[in-house]
Amino acid sequence: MAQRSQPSAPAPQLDSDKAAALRLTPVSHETEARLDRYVALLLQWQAKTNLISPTTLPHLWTRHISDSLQLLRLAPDARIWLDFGSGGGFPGVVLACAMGDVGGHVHLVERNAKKAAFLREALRVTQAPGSVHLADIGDSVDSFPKRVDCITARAVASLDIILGFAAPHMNGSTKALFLKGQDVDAELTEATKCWNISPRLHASLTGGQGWIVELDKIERRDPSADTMMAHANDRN
Ligand SMILES: C[S@@+](CC[C@H](N)C(=O)[O-])C[C@H]1O[C@@H](n2cnc3c(N)ncnc32)[C@H](O)[C@@H]1O
Repeated sequence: MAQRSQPSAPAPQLDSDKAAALRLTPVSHETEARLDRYVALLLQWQAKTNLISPTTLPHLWTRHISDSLQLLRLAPDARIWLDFGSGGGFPGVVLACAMGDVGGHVHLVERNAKKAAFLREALRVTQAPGSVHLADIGDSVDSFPKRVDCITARAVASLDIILGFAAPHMNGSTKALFLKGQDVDAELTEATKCWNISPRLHASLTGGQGWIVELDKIERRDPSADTMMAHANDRN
């Protein structure tokens, strides 16, 4: 028998999930209105394009929107944001909805043309301040903003790879906030083989096994320094 796709999440459950999300990560009425328009569009597109895992739909507000909004409290003064691999808009479009209150701007980088089209439509219907770059994160550095206050990425690549993407955009005051899952310790161990970083880890407000990795500096390790250290240890 042919498989049939199920209709999207029932509205009553989304209502209670929205209330829980806004208790966790409160926003202004204006931002809430932008988020409502974004959610309506996402549910419409989700029927034909897989923007988020269908199993997470009943918890869209807590699982995805609060997860994105919680970054604001870690970078309250950030106005220019750069979000790598925005996909269906997390955290980038959600942050753009919030930036509408304070005159900020979010740059969304996405290499999948269909998702980039969705992101453009999301910015249009919400009137949230942002730009979509249909690009590979690693290839299109020139089209990105010259000054970035905060770099974000969620579920895009392992930490060592994300650090390589972010490093060229870090200046003295840029912050990086990467949303990670339960493997964060293993990813940090792997990443510190190639990068000098001093991460601060924040447990996700949305519970589960999520973590936010906060970084103020990302520097590639000097492999020759490691070799010199190894030789020094050999001599001791
Ligand atoms: C698993 S999805 C996550 C999307 C979103 N950040 C979220 O948390 O829901 C990863 C997204 O990153 C995009 N992506 C992965 N590598 C990329 C790259 N090198 N350049 C641009 N986009 C990339 C993919 O096309 C995909 O849309």
